[in-house]
Amino acid sequence: MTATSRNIGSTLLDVRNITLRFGGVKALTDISLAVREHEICSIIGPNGAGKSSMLNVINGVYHPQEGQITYRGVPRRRMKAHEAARQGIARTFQNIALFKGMSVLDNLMTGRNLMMKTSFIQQALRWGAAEREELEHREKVERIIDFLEIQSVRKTPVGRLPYGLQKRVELGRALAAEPSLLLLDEPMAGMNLEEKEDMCRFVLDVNDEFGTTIVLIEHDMGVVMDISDHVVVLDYGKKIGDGAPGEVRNNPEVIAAYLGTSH
Ligand SMILES: Nc1ncnc2c1ncn2[C@@H]1O[C@H](COP(=O)(O)OP(=O)(O)OP(=O)(O)O)[C@@H](O)[C@H]1O
Repeated sequence: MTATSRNIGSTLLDVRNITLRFGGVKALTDISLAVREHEICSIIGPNGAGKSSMLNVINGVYHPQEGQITYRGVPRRRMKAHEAARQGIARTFQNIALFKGMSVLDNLMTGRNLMMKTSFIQQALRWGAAEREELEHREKVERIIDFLEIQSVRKTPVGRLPYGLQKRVELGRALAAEPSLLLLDEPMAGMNLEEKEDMCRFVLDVNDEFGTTIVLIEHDMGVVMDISDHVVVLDYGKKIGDGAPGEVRNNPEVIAAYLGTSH
């Protein structure tokens, strides 16, 4: 399916001239990029290129010293990570960040926390409104369990699942927040071929069925070239490539960075 046939829309996220420093280290230097509604955008680059820092800027964990982020046409002021979640930005992490002793179902329910309207006390006592609300959240979560084909492990503590399934549950928890922009930090890292293929399929299905815009960091070039509409390449905190997968693959500066001949 081509990008055009999938109705890629107008700019959802505009990153403009972002510079991020940690003391003397410049993690990002003057980075601009635009992510359009409904696209799958991959951020690639060698280790230490600034990929995770970029995701952390997008979801409000890091605050750049220079530049501007505009989301849904609204320029952002200094924002906290939980505000990003309220705006519809969810993410997964490079190292799985789930509650290992809790069941799959309970982990997915934590993804709905931001949407809970009743108070903690009401929920603890299961008063009318809280009970109704819990049922609604349960239904949404059950739909995600079906979608990700994890029915058979819904009651299993996450820590007992194989790695690939844990990554899938983490995707599920992010989806439970019904994000419009989903940030995935190396969703296929450490997976075997079969697990990678499954994860690719789920990423494509999420994008297709829920219309979710996806920005992901990935090292596997085969995966990146297969599933992305748009690829951004970082190297030493600078952007050295930006375009369709075919264009980026043939960019001499990108080839040099990957072969280690540019520095
Ligand atoms: N919290 C931090 N404090 C200090 N330096 C940091 C911090 N986060 C990132 N950096 C530095 O910023 C640069 C970019 O790091 P970042 O983790 O964003 O790269 P990356 O492309 O995600 O790397 P990898 O592929 O290895 O995960 C590195 O030099 C890193 O040491």
